[in-house]
Amino acid sequence: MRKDGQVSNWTAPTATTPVHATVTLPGSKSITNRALVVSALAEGTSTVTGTLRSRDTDLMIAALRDLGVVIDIDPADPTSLTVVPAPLRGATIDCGLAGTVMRFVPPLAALARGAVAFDGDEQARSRPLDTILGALRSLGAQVDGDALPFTVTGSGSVAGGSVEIDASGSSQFVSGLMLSAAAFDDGVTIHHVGKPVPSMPHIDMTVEMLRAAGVRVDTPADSGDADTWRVHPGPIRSVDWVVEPDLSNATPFLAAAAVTSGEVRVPHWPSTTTQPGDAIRGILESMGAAVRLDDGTLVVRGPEKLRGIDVDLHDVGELTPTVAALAAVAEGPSWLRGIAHLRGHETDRLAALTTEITRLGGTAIEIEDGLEIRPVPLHGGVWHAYADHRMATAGAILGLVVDGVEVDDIDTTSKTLPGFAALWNQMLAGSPAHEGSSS
Ligand SMILES: O=C(O)C1=C[C@@H](OP(=O)(O)O)[C@@H](O)[C@H](O)C1
Ligand SMILES: C=C(OP(=O)(O)O)C(=O)O
Repeated sequence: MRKDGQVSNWTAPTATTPVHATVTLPGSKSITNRALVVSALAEGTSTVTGTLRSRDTDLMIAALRDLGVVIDIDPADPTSLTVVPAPLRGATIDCGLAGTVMRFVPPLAALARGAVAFDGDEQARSRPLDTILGALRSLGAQVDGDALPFTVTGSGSVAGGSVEIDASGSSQFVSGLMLSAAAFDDGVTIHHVGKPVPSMPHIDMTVEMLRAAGVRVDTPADSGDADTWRVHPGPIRSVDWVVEPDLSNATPFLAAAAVTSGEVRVPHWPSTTTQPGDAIRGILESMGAAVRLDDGTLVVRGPEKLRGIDVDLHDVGELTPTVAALAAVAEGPSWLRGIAHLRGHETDRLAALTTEITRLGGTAIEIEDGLEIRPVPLHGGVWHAYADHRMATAGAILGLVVDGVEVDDIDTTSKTLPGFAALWNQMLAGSPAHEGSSS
């Protein structure tokens, strides 16, 4: 961002030699924002360490504080938080462009006493919300509006019960309802009807974290009821949460090894995780990279030439911009499928990727549920980010191997990874790159 507030283009650095680096990533957005919501409803004080501090998570902290929750930030370590629940009150919530704030906070707000007004970025007003707001209404909450801006007026309790929803547009409708449901009088039983729910690992993450807080949850696997999740009413225990590194944010750095025949190492890679970013291992292998977990460090070595891929990303849609960038410089065509719901992400990611790859001379077309990408030599040009952090990082990946790529708004990466450009430069300098340090 320039001093006059205007956004200036960022010239993506090219890699003149294969990238060799170790990159340490900050905490997961999805785990951080779940830990904060669950802690806000707990019986006592919780702590969250390894917290991601970024626009999306700071908006969540601000939202919960506005609702009355006390959140202390350790001055010596801003990633260490203490969360002290309190009676929830009326508030004004800024969702920014954060799906986790606009979908996870309304059910919590329904438990407040008073009116809670929600708004967000202009672009956030077109993100789908009617499903979860309609569900909340049918569970006994007073909700005015079907999209941002809207208001939830709470009376201190929510009846809860059973609700049927079509969650094919976003797993966050299911996660959002589940995260606060133990505090509803009757809990919640969610039955999904419609096309398959995307991003199932994120629902697994919700279930796992609720269970860690002592909440009783029945999944379709437990009950045998397909597409049905039940959260029983009951107390939520305090937890000392330790947040894993954000594996989706690791993917552009791993991609740097893949496109330059280099080697990138990401330490603290969890041996088991519900984060969808873990799926990058199999994807990179299918494209020809050598991938190994070496004592908790993920090591990716890029091949001489990447192969195209035919892959269903329905469960891991977050990875699409990274995989699309890889596909655009691979050998042979790629098909990225199962991701129609990405049209409702930060921007319409299928349209954005198609437009931007084409702008650089590539061949990308939208298919009904995804993208078809046929690599041809690319040329420089301005890559538009559309306020989407993952579009911005996809432009950075391409810039490594295509001269003259400029990303129009690299600072939009602060949604989940502030300091991305510095971290990227450090990676290219070959030194161990750590989040938060300046270039
Ligand atoms: O619950 C979460 O933390 C998320 C769920 C997914 O949303 P969708 O199911 O809408 O894709 C994912 O894409 C998003 O980045 C984070
Ligand atoms: C879809 C994403 O974010 P959100 O949580 O805003 O939905 C994302 O981070 O890729």
